[in-house]
Amino acid sequence: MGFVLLSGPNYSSWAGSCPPEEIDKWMATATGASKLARQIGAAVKQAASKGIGWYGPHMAAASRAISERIPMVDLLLEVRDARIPLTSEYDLLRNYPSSARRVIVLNKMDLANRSQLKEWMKYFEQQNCISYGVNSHNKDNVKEFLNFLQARVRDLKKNNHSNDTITVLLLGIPNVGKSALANSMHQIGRISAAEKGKLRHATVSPHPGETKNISSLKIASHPSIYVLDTPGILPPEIHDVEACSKLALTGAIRDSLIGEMELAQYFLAILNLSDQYKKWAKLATVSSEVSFIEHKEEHSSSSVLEMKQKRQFPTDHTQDSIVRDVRWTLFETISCFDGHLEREEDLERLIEAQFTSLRTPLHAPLELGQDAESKIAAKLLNLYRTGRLGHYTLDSVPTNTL
Ligand SMILES: Nc1nc2c(ncn2[C@@H]2O[C@H](COP(=O)(O)OP(=O)(O)OP(=O)(O)O)[C@@H](O)[C@H]2O)c(=O)[nH]1
Repeated sequence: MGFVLLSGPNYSSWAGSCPPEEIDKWMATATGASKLARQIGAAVKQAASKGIGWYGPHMAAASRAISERIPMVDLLLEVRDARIPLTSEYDLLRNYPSSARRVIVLNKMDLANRSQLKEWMKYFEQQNCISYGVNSHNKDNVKEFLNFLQARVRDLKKNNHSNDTITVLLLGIPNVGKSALANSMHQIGRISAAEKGKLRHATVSPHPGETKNISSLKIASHPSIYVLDTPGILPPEIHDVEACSKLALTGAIRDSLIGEMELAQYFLAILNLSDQYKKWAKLATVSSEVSFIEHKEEHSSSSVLEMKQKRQFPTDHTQDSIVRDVRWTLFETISCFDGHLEREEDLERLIEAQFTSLRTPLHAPLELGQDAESKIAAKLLNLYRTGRLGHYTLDSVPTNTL
């Protein structure tokens, strides 16, 4: 199976946006943390007014090409971001009935809150949808997912003996990890060394919208299973402004459309209103132990260095001193804060104080001026997106269904 080329992108005429009237409506009613999300909405509005958005000719062409293939393939894998299981719903399948042909893959589960993920999977089960949580970067996890997929294929073949080759369509909004999952399945799947030797791979990138073509990768033999990786698609307009903010924070919409500063502030609002920071209280003891060791180090360097290494957490990102210091700074700023976080002005005040306190651990000195804030914002976003500042699920499970 070959590569199908879609028409090339034309970013200068991108137009996807949150409709301005929706943003205005939402800005009038939003409360608390959503003030930050409102600012993001305003940024999207501004970008849209300049004709810059996420939807362009390449998404429109891809959307048509994918719609044509949906009825032709054996299995549909709708890849969603496990941090936003609802917001990352794929528009082309919105009204698609629950069926044995469709699986909702909650990818990036390593970045989501574990118990919330379980709740979401329970929710999907209640909706008669098949769902599966996966981390595309984890070999064992992908192996288990391949086994699950092969079991589904066997089920499907019970009713259809004619087709020896199975095609699986990977669908999803931008940046949810479709290409990463396709590559991992191709590398781990049981196919011959010669087939792997061709080392065809899909383009993986931290930036949304990098996959421009539909490409095919073999992931299993007997029967042969091919996955078709597709470009990420978002609808031309998103009416829910909060959804725009979540999509931007998780990376489905380009940062440049919103601004890293606004996104980092939004992340801090989420962190400040969660209980995550309480888990970092134990860093107080680690900090004092490390400074005690550092003090002693001057006297007997080698043995103390060994001790210091032993004391570091073996499986935790606290091994990284910058991450540890950032966590500790965030813990201190939140736990010492005397305001009411449900009040917008107080939350803003805390975030401002946090940006100031983070200058030291993130090496962004005052002399850098405005650049210091940008540096802090970029680093904070990177730490959040790599799971080093906690695991958050931004969508809540609809309560009346559980
Ligand atoms: N932590 C984590 N990161 C992942 C996972 N899967 C993918 N990523 C990262 O997410 C980013 C986007 O992955 P891609 O595979 O390019 O996403 P895509 O859905 O193909 O993106 P488009 O080309 O926009 O459609 C990359 O930086 C990947 O390394 C995962 O399970 N966990």
